[in-house]
Amino acid sequence: MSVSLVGKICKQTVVWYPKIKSPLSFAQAFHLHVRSPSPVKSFASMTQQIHVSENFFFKQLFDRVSCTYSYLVADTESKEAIIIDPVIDLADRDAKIIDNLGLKLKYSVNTHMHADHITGTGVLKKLLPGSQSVISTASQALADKHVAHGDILEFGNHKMEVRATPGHTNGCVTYVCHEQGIAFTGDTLLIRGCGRTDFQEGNPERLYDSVYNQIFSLPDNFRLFPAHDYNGILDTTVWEEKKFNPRLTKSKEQFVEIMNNLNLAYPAQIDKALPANKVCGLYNLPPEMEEKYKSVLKP
Ligand SMILES: N[C@@H](CCC(=O)N[C@@H](CSS)C(=O)NCC(=O)O)C(=O)O
Repeated sequence: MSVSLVGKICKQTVVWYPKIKSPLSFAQAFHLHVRSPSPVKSFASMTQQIHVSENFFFKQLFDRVSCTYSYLVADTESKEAIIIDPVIDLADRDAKIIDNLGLKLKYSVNTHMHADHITGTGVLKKLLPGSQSVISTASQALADKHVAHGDILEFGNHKMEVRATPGHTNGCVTYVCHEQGIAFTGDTLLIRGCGRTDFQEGNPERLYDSVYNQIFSLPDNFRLFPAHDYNGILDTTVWEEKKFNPRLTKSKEQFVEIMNNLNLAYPAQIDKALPANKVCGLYNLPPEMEEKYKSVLKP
């Protein structure tokens, strides 16, 4: 953006600032140009790391088959832990890690009712007795604990806020740890993408509003961790997605048009995943999962 000198008013140098189509004092223009978000300023805010608290533990886990990320967060003082979006096939891996680290699993939570894999939350509560499975009330799925917009999940001294972010499904939520500057966006916001809206209760307008109102409203340097990435990228930031997301940098109308024409193949496991996930991955399991976890799933 260029500013041009237009003259002097009351001995003050006045410049024309095109962004607000009005003459401004040099000081005002300098403030707007240098202090307000410009590419350089935004880049700086993006890289300003929010330091995680010393007693906050974080681990990102990956399932190579469904390209799902699960996240383990814990309070290292009290040892209370939460796992986000575990996958049933890897529930034994996750239970072992939690056990090795000496953590006590409090909640295994879902960001939504997944369509591409079976949740590990049901099996984990059996493998690690004392823990509870969690999903949103709006998902209409069974779990030990149901959460809604504004609820807080506590683990030791740490807190995770529940934000309703419907659009990919009705029950999608994003979990935000404000103190650590991180959010777990599930399938609502993916890295340079977003969750599809062509099945379950998919609705592109709702998804657009959810992203803008609940995720893009977080500080630019908040790190975002999605439930999937198909390109080997681990995380992103609010700033990056506001700037570079090829779908969400468009108007709502253009976004709806894009989403209605993605023409993606249905997830290969959808017919197995949905019935099992409605009951928290505890029942209606495919035979191979019944077999794998028969010792813990026996009534
Ligand atoms: N090929 C995968 C499914 C890929 C897919 O559809 N991913 C979903 C999230 S899991 S329901 C999605 O929303 N993708 C958005 C996109 O733009 O890719 C499989 O067969 O499981």
